[in-house]
Amino acid sequence: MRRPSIGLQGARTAVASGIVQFEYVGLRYGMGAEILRDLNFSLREGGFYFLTGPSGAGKTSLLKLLYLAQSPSRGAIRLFGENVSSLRRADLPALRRKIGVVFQDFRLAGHLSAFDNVALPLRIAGVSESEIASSVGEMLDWAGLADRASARPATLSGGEQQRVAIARAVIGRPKLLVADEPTGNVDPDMAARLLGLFEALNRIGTTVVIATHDIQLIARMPAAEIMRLDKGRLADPTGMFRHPPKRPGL
Ligand SMILES: Nc1ncnc2c1ncn2[C@@H]1O[C@H](COP(=O)(O)OP(=O)(O)OP(=O)(O)O)[C@@H](O)[C@H]1O
Repeated sequence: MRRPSIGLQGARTAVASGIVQFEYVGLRYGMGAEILRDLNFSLREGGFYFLTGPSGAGKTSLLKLLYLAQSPSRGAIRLFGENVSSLRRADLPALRRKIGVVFQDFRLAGHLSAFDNVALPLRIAGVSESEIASSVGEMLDWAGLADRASARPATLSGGEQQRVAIARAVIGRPKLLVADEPTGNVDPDMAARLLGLFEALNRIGTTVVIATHDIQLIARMPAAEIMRLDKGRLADPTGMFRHPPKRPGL
């Protein structure tokens, strides 16, 4: 089976600059206690990161901050060099288009076929239908979904829906890929195959952040950096993440 062209072109274009920067970021929902606290880190453009930690540690919440579905209660977040809290509402869609997201609950469009779900980001970007036909076909083939192209999400298994969600997130070659437990519903062989897709995307410069409990998946990528969340804080035993020398304003 041919690998999607995503992984075959282009050398690694990573630049050692911060594509994501968090400074003293905290998050609370409503009037509740802070569930994320004092997050200070910087993600390298072209880096590959796993986000781990026990259930309830705040992984999904941190990812939501990354893909702009949630605003921090305090602190500053810079994405692609822009301070997200000072962005105008009108600027958000363009920023969001640079981010591919694999949601834990897939969030596929129920009225669209698998093919049309995967094609969505390309259609929004104005790609020609002939190009869409070939790249979506290739991607579905790679994900083992060639014979499910015309199926609606409700008729797909959980693992098939997850693969459609991943294909949709990677097809537009986002600058940042954020995936929440992307291999939770597939067998180890398919998990390895999907990881290969994330690696291919990473090789052409995409920064990848994957939240997962899957130790085997992490073990397959020894070069990846690990971010561990515990009770809303990032453990940083190796010192690999930058900590600003002092609090802003002090
Ligand atoms: N929309 C919300 N409103 C209120 N509290 C929330 C909301 N979303 C998450 N929480 C709470 O925030 C905390 C962190 O949840 P989050 O889903 O980010 O953790 P997680 O590490 O992703 O967990 P899991 O591994 O089980 O998916 C939990 O205590 C959760 O109950």
